[in-house]
Amino acid sequence: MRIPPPRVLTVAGSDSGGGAGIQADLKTMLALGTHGMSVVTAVTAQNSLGVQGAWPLPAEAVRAQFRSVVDDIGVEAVKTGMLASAELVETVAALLDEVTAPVVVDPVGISKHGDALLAASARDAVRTKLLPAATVATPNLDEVAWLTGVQVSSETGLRRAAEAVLSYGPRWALIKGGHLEGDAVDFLTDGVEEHWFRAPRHDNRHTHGTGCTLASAIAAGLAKGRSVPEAAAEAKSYVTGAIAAGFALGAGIGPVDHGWMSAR
Ligand SMILES: Nc1ncnc2c1ncn2[C@@H]1O[C@H](COP(=O)(O)OP(=O)(O)OP(=O)(O)O)[C@@H](O)[C@H]1O
Ligand SMILES: Cc1ncc(COP(=O)(O)O)c(N)n1
Repeated sequence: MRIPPPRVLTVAGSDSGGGAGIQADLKTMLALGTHGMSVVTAVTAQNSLGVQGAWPLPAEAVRAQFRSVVDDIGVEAVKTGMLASAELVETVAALLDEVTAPVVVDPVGISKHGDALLAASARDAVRTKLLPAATVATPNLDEVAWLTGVQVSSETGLRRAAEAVLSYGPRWALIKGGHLEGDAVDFLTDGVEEHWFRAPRHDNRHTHGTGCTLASAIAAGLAKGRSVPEAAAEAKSYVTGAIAAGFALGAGIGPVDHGWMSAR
């Protein structure tokens, strides 16, 4: 009988268009040789043009999904994405306390199109409950500014951003410089070690789902037993390939290609 693949759980919102959220997470987990599982926190009506609607689930439904997975199947790593409200941030943070698996927190705030995916009132809960539960937090620069007040407009500011994020308690901070100009540079630190991940910027507008994909790829690596820097390096290679292969779907921003490593 086949040895089961490592088990990875995403706690995130559903993207009906299939490019970001739960759908991106599960595709990434499959592509990287793991078994993906999901706790849906919110349902979004979403496509290449934006988010047309979002419906958070009751906290009870989130707790029930989490316990169904953890009590029977078990998890080797968890990733969190869109959590929608302060109540769900607090609910998920409390659930994370029940498991010992490493946790990748992608503090999703707004979509590429500027649609709010997290209530402004959730900031304190993210700072004081969710970030302390993270093995790795993966904010982009807008999320860094929202969470810490630190504004970064060039590569040299990434270290300052990471220090500010680490002050809220995650073990590692991976600051994504994807929104800067020039190479796509990310900076990872635990306050002692420093790792820079640099990739050529692909001039491809079809980048829907980049952040979800990177965070899920890190979680897949951690589930396979990699260290945080190893998992982040592999995740960076995977997301870079997926962005290079991103394709047009719909009239707006198409998805990255999660299947870029397999022959079609
Ligand atoms: N055009 C690009 N070419 C290459 N890499 C990119 C590009 N844009 C972003 N990246 C990389 O993609 C990853 C995700 O970064 P990004 O800053 O896009 O995250 P995000 O803003 O959270 O994503 P999203 O916009 O999906 O929420 C990072 O590793 C970043 O460096
Ligand atoms: C459910 C959900 N989760 C996360 C994102 C962020 O992804 P992006 O910024 O690429 O739109 C999204 N659009 N939808």
